[in-house]
Amino acid sequence: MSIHLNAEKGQIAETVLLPGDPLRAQHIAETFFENPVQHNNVRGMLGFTGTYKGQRVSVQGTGMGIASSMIYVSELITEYGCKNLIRVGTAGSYQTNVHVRDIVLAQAASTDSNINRIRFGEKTFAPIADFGLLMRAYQIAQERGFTTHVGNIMSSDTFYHDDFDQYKIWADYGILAVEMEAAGLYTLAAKHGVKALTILTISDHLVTHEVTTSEERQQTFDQMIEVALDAALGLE
Ligand SMILES: O=P(O)(O)O[C@H]1O[C@H](CO)[C@@H](O)[C@H]1O
Ligand SMILES: O=c1cc[nH]c(=O)[nH]1
Repeated sequence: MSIHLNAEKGQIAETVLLPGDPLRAQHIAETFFENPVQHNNVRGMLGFTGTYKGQRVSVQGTGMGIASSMIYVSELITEYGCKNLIRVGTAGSYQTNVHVRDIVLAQAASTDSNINRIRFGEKTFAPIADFGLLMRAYQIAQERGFTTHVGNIMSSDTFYHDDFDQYKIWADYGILAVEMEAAGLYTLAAKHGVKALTILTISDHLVTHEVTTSEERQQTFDQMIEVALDAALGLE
């Protein structure tokens, strides 16, 4: 057990999918896992372990934001020995050619968070995905004909902004979409020498203002889950 997870040692697999929403964790376990067992209920942050195509795999909700998700990612790595961490989240598009329901693979994660100022002072660390996981995920998505974009994303500390147009500066530099966790995940993966990838489905659009419902966010976007699970096959 760790402070925020009440799983026994060994109860969580080396590969863990990480949605922000704990109910998406339950949906993933019930839809994709064989014999899922709930391994966590502390704070309602549900986590499950089962098998997928015969391989052990876990899913753990992380909550919203870098601060919450880094707690779970830290404990998964240091207390449970997790080695392949794949975030599966929703994001808001910054680009007109990145549409609602498209998949985005986050090759890198820019951020407005202070997490890496705390670590590196005025120097700038570039949080990046594991190249092998990224390549596998891209190949799988291509083979299945899923519309997929690969590039730099924004991990923001805030969902609501006083000035919503501030996103345009990031869009001008090619940032594809905004979410709230990947930069923390990639930084911790680098520190601990484990593999990490963030796979996102576009749930809303900052340019066109198109949105999806909360039910759709919780229950759908299964193409992204398939990509994540198949990319992790054979890693353990
Ligand atoms: O759908 P999830 O994984 O929660 O991800 C996105 O959705 C939340 C905001 O609504 C933030 O956590 C953001 O990163
Ligand atoms: O962080 C997020 C997630 C989804 N959509 C957004 O606009 N921001």
